[in-house]
Amino acid sequence: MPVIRSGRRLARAAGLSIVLATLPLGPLPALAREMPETAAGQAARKPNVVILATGGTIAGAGADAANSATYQAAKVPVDKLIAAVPAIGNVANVRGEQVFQIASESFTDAQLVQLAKRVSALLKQDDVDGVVVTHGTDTLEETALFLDLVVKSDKPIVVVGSMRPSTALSADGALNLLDAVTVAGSKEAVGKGVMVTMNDQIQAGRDVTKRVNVVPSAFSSQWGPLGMVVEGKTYFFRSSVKRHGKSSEFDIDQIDSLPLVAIVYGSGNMFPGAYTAAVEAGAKAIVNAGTGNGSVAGYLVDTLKDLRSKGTLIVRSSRVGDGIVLRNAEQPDDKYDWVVAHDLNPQKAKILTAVALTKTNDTKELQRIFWEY
Ligand SMILES: NC(=O)C[C@H](N)C(=O)O
Repeated sequence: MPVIRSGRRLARAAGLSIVLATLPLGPLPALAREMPETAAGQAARKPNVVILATGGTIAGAGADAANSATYQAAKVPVDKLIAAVPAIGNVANVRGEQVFQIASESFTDAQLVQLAKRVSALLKQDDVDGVVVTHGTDTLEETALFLDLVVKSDKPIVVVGSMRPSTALSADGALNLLDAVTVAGSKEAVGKGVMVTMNDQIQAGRDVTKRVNVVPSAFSSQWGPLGMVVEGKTYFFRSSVKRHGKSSEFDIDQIDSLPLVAIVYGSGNMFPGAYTAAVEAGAKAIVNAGTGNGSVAGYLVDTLKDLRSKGTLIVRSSRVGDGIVLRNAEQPDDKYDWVVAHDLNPQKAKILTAVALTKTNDTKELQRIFWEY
């Protein structure tokens, strides 16, 4: 509309009141947008992002700036986290809720369910555009996958943590949090599934895993990041083809608890009691974090076959972490009625198994779920 454009130039050059008098009625609303914006107008234009804080190192505090590994996690409340990063106010209207204040290694399934229900409820609100979950990094990858599977929304969900407490030299939490809010409020992030912003990168919550225990570049994925956040702008280069969010068949509104799933870590010189004790403790499924291709020691095969025949689900994953575990490679899964975890590492396979078991314990269905999610 050329009239509007010339009107804008005139408005800037000559002052709004003169231009108003010389233009026809049509362009008035466009000119109104050129007037200096009020604070309320600016706030209305920015996305609304809710930050759900759960603790972790991002809320940690150490005694000294040299303490990057010795500190106490889960100390700083959410309002202080937000106040420490004033730039957040430039990208979104944020408000915080303290859901838990724990280190992420202490997360239980009950807390996972509670958190996901809160995320789901918030994203149903018209006045919420995205949610950020601040989280410890140790089990961040499990929570990210869980939310990816069970929150039926396309609005952005970003899980974020830090490797260093805010009191440490080169603390990484402030930028990670700013990036998380930026992604949660960005239109490009809609429909991309749960994301994780660490170390300037945007990772898929499904794929990302913590690979190093002490540096800000701790998180990566064998399939690569989705993109980056640079100077407050999101750049996406790929997206996951796996089912998540709205296209998921799982819905946290229908899930109130998760069945117990155990992981048994593979090595040389194993013993059957590691598996049978898990079942005695109530495990409905065992993820075998097997060696190599998810292999099982010959002297353990009868134990696992026996547990399967009595109803325990056996899922073969690999302690290697990367790669994919194929059906009937290493072990005859069809014959033993076992399931393979595809590309999911043991801790992620545990989450998908627990979620899948809320709907079915049919092994064909479970295997389909492992291919699709
Ligand atoms: N960097 C961290 O957040 C580690 C901490 N143990 C946690 O997961 O809560």
